[in-house]
Amino acid sequence: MDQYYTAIVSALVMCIIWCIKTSLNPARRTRPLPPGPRGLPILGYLPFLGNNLLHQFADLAQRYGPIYKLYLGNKLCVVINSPSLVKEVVRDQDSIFADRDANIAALAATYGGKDISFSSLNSEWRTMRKIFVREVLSNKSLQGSYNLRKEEVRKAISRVYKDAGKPVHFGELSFRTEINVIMNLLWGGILEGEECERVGEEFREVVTKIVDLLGKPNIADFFPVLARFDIQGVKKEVEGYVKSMDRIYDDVIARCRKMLCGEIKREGKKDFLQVLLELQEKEDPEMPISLRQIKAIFMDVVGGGTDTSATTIEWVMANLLSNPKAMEKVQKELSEVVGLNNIVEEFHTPKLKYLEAVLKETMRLHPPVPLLVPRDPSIWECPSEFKPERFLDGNEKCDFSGNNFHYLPFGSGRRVCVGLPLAEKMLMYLLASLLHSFEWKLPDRETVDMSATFVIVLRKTTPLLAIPSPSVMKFDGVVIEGALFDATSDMDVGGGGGGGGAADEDTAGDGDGDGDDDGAIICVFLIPT
Ligand code: HEM
Repeated sequence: MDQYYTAIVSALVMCIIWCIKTSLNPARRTRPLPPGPRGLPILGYLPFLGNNLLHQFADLAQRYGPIYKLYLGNKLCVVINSPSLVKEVVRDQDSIFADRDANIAALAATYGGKDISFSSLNSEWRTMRKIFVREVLSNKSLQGSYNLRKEEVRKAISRVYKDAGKPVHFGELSFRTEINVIMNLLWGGILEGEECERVGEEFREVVTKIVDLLGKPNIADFFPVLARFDIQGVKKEVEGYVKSMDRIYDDVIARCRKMLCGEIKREGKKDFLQVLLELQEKEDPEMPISLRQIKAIFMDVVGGGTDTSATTIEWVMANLLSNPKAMEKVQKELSEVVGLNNIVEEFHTPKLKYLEAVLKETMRLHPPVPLLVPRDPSIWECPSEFKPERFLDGNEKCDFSGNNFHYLPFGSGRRVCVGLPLAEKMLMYLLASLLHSFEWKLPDRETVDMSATFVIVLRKTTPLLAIPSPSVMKFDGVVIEGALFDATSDMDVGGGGGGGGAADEDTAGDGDGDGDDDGAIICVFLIPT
């Protein structure tokens, strides 16, 4: 915190002349703006921002209405908080608002915004999004990669089984599973066994730190004139982490190039890196792609696809462990849909309507990327209560696609989360498997702490630990507790095997297109002045 205040004081001294000049700018004075809190000269509302931004913005919405402004240093920030305004921004005027104003940490983490997430709305962004959807996230690609997800989920179950009775750290377990799936999608079996585990662990440490830094208030973002001084050292720190990820990418890319040269024969479907390197070598003017872009996309997928999903799984389990009735209903549904004699397969998950409602309700109360604070009593009945039923009985259509402007866990419009189809599959599959294979309880005398810390992801402040005991299963009338958890076994008692079952909608698009009772839908746009 000291560092933060030192930075504010430095900002004061260094910006004074420049800010006076800016505030005398007639364009700024005459621009029609919505109401909002006044804040201090030069610093604006910055000194009043607390740790719980979401609740603070929600309180301001109650005072200033559906659209208000605040100055954060030199940045004008406009907050909107009604479904009709959200629609106007993410749908009707999408082409204007879909651009990004990436902060310094984000630019440092993505080779200068060369990725998909923090790229400006330009042809490079469109190309990368198109390639990613086509090669990784189309229905066909997702069905083709089912075996890979199955293998990683079974490894996770097997790991938990081996340590049954000991507390499981949900965040760690889910991150490990997600990162293994993602590494396999990106570069196939280039990293295997212990090496793959070691790299996965390195990614977990580094991604967590980068995500923290992306959400850290950095004075240089609010006073761009200070950017070159990097007073809080945020840029330097991010660059250090990027370097360690870069080493891994360079190594994997070199090995993949070797394979492409034909020194090592590869069979089967091409992985994503292979496709990208081939495109790069072809120098296709329709799909130009540079090495920096390839690494930047990896950053998006490794960063954007792991922490978000792991956090979501942790919140789902936290909600279920605090709501025994909901847990009972989930278990009952799993035994009806999957059966006690079977293993969960991905084709079961579309039939798990109650579990899906639990996931949706968790993402409403604890949106991993909080674009909204969904505690508006005019939209949600008893907004702070955990009630999965609100997503059943005719409300199933309130889906993740961003078409309901009061429910946007994956965003909306042309920048809607590109990883949504994969995220949805993995979340449902891993959750169903963990809940079907084990009964979970909290360690003795512990309760679930539901407090949240907002970085760029809404994390659980205290990691969730829970103790598994294997569910007893029968196969052909014989109790086979444990046998099903051996990931190395080929046993597939679930029927259906690796096909992936139900066809899903292609929701990805391709580039076109804690319990307080307060809040509203919040979208924040930072407008440089
Ligand atoms: C629980 C899991 C996830 C959540 C809650 C989530 C949420 C989000 C949100 C809210 C956005 C911003 C949308 C907007 O600006 O309107 C986003 C963008 C993005 N997500 Fe996800 N995401 C998840 C998983 C994933 C996965 C698994 C991947 C990759 C495999 C991924 C890759 C991306 C990318 C690349 C973008 C940038 C899209 C663009 O700007 O065009 N996400 N995500």
